[in-house]
Order: sequence, then structure tokens, then C-alpha cells
Amino acid sequence: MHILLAFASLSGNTREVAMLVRGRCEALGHRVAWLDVDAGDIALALPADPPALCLLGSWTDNAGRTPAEMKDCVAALRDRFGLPLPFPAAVFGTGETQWGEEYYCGAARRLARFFHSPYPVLEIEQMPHGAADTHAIHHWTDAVLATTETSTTC
Ligand SMILES: Cc1cc2nc3c(=O)[nH]c(=O)nc-3n(C[C@H](O)[C@H](O)[C@H](O)COP(=O)(O)O)c2cc1C
Repeated sequence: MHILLAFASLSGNTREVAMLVRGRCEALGHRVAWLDVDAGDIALALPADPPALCLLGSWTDNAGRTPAEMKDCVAALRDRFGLPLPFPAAVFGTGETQWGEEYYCGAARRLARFFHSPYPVLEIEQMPHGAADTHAIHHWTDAVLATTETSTTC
């Protein structure tokens, strides 16, 4: 499958998760377009053709909010492909429970709601630590890919 992986990362935690997700997708033979939304003009970096699947990753800003750069990415996706998106979106995020359960990974939860994501949200506390987090990331990626492949083939 052709997959778009777009992420926002202020200090590197979400980028680390994104790298593990990309590695897993590529190991399973998928083509991943990598989009760091902080790196420049998002509209220019978006692929012209719709991908089979979009993976969105974000850190969470103050009190459960979506960072501005990720909001720009959402607007660019809307402008390029229309809403609802003609492909599914799966969302992962990093956050810190010290902000309170209601705000923990709030951006990832908001994005999943906004795009009516049919997948569970992957939530990682700060950066991925050790085998348990790596396993959770691989398990989530595998489940998203398997569900998408099942729903796009007959
Ligand atoms: C100003 C600020 C506000 C934050 N607010 C929240 C929050 O409401 N909920 C949360 O889960 N994490 C919050 N965090 C924590 C970050 O989302 C978390 O450290 C994340 O892993 C950072 O990811 P990054 O390294 O990819 O930028 C906040 C961090 C900062 C700097």
C-alpha cells in the first residue's frame, strides 16, 4: 500500500514513534511518504494522489490541544483531498499523564474524532521506552495495516 505518514513533533518524542511505525510498515512491504509537518510547506510536500491510508502522529499542546502545525496539516489534507478524506486515517500521539487524564494525548484523540478514525488511537507516554512500547507500536501498526488491507480488497 501507499501510506502517508504525517507527524508533528516539538522535541522528538513523536518523531521516534513515527520512525518505529514507518520501519514496521516498510518491513511489511509498504511504501511510506514521510511528512514532518514542521519542516516546511505542507501543501507542497503532500502527495498528488490519495494514499491508501494516512497515519497521523502528534504531540499534545496545552490542555489537550492540537499543535498549530498539525492543524495546518489537517487544513492542507482537506484542501487537497476533501472531507471526508477518501482514505482512512489512523492516529498516534505522545503526551504526559501529568497533564491529567482528560488532557492526556488530547491532540491524538481530537484528530481521531475529527477524521472519524475507525482505528484505536495509539497513545505513548513521552518517548517510547523499552520493549513494551516497541511491542505496542508494532502491534498497533500491524492491526491498522491488516484492517486497512481487509477493507480495501475483496
Ligand atoms: C506547553 C506544553 C503543553 C503540554 N500539554 C500537554 C497536554 O495537555 N497533554 C499531554 O498529554 N501532554 C502535554 N504536553 C506534553 C507533550 O505532549 C509530550 O511531552 C510529548 O511527548 C512531546 O512530544 P514531542 O517530543 O514529539 O514534541 C505538553 C507539553 C508542552 C511543552
